[in-house]
Amino acid sequence: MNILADLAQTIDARKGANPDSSWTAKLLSRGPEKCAEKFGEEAIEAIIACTKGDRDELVYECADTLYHMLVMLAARDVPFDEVLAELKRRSGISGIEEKAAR
Ligand SMILES: N=c1c2ncn([C@@H]3O[C@H](COP(=O)(O)OP(=O)(O)OP(=O)(O)O)[C@@H](O)[C@H]3O)c2ncn1[C@@H]1O[C@H](COP(=O)(O)O)[C@@H](O)[C@H]1O
Repeated sequence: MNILADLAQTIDARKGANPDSSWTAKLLSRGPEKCAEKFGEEAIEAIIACTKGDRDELVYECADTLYHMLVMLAARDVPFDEVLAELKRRSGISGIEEKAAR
């Protein structure tokens, strides 16, 4: 999990950096909608890899998807810690139980 938290920090530090030298800064400069679009594209590529049963491609595309998810969160100034806190809140609550309680 540390690698994701470290990556989120790196991405935050790229806010306002030069888009010519940072892919993250380039994405962020294009706005949250573009960041969301890129996240969606990468997620679809992961879905395709899973459907094809291409294990190596699935790993690669999931890494791309996680990176672009963090960029999307940064684009809306949502700290990654908030996502982790939400996951923590859910831990120990069965998805089946949660759905039944709705
Ligand atoms: N994890 C990543 C990471 N994963 C993917 N990418 C980039 O995301 C881009 C994905 O682009 P696409 O596949 O969409 O290719 P494209 O050429 O844009 O394609 P089109 O959609 O434009 O046709 C590539 O340029 C990848 O290099 C990443 N860029 C950066 N990181 C991390 O972010 C850190 C900071 O990077 P910079 O902001 O570039 O300094 C790096 O040290 C890495 O740890």
